[in-house]
Amino acid sequence: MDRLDLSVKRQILVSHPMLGSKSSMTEESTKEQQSAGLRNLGDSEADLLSEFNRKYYDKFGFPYIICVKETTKNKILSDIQQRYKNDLETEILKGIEEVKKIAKHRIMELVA
Ligand SMILES: NC(=O)NC1NC(=O)NC1=O
Repeated sequence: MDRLDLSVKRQILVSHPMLGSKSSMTEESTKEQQSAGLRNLGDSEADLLSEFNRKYYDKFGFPYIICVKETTKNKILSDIQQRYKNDLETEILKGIEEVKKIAKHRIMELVA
């Protein structure tokens, strides 16, 4: 994955679901987001996440991606605000690192 062009890396990120979204997503994503408490946030947390999800998407053209199995709800709410300040290339590379972690956890789950 590391050897792919930046434009292909960007395409990989585009296909990911928004964090905390109520819309439909894969069974794996639903379970991962549920386990991090992202499917039932308090009102102010949900507002903050949706505000930054939207700002992040508007700035970069793909959703904010983080491996929820390696963090906590509170860290996500602060991380999205920090990462929003980054430039496009930094976020493409960061997003790909998070996709690799998500894939690693999904593979571990399959072989466990
Ligand atoms: N947008 C985003 O980070 N999505 C995800 N992260 C994760 O660990 N599972 C997902 O579906």
